[in-house]
Amino acid sequence: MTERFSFTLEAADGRARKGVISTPRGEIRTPAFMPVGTAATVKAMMPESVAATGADILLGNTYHLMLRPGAERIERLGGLHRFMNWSGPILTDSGGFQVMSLAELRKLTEEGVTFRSHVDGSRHMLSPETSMDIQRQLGSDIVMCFDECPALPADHDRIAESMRLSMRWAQRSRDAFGDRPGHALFGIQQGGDVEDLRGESAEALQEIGFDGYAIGGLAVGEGQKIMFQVLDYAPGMLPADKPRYLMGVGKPDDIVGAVKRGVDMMDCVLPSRSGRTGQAWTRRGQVNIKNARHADDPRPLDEACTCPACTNYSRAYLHHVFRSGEIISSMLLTWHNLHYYQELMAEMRDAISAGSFDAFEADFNAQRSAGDI
Ligand SMILES: CNc1nc2cc(C(=O)NN)ccc2[nH]1
Ligand SMILES: [Zn+2]
Repeated sequence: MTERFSFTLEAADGRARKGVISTPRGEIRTPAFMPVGTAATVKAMMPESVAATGADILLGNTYHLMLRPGAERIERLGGLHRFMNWSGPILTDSGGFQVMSLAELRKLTEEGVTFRSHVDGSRHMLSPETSMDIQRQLGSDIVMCFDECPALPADHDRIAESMRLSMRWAQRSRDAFGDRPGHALFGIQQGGDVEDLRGESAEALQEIGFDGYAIGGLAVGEGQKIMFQVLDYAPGMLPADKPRYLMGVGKPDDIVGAVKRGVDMMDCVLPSRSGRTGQAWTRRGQVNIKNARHADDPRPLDEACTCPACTNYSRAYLHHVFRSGEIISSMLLTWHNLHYYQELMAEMRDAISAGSFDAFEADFNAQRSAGDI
């Protein structure tokens, strides 16, 4: 067990990288997918089940936890790991993205953002300094800078102005974070889909110096084509010896394309959120289990999957419990989706070690049918 935070690169295949992030609470195998535990729970999953899927690290949301149950309360109760019974590493985002997409009556100034809670209308403020304090109270292992994430499409000047504010906030985040051995602070590159702004942001962040670098401002409606165009240059602008974290991504094919382009960490609500709506992701494509054609199907979701849902239940059963709104439906589909995402990450880590990522990608694309299976 290490008292420091460190990143070791183990192999590369093209721009794809395989490595390990060491933290006092355990190691993170990269490329890594982080399940989202927004309100101190990965919805419909016990923490031990999340661990059983192969996840090394979870994501928590500062915005949600500060509103309910409150960061002070979680701190008094021993911190987020104890509170939610997850002893492994936790990354918390800074609240910047959620406050812009969820809060009401927001007011953005150089100082930060004042807003009313979407839960009870109470007034709050987030700034680089308060976000660092909250993330410290939560006790997360990887802390994210407080920044602003503009929705796309946006014009060049709007993207530039927002990115430069975020860079000033990155410096304030760094200053407020202080010296916390064993804890990491990640900067977030902004700049939309504008290459020179992404470059300016990467240089500003490296000048400040961070333990890892996120690529923010993507998966905000730009579509996969533009996202991949940005990922064709953005990761390479960031230090090669530090983890690169692509925020909010994504569908399985987004994830394969991002790892191919040098991304080491990702998070997304898709596997858990879509699991609760009956959407299963498999190596052969998607299954919408609510579709009537599954009502009598004795086969599992995926014959090749070893998760509890595929090992012990038929599509007919999953169809039934979804149609009748049984709680186990969310549990089983979420478990399957998170298991599949972790399988995908493990297969990519193995492929990078073996120098066979191109063959992996070709097989990944060949197996998937566009429609429902
Ligand atoms: C689901 N898409 C998505 N894009 C994100 C961007 C950010 C960001 O730039 N934060 N500073 C955070 C979470 C995101 N989730
Ligand atoms: Zn399964």
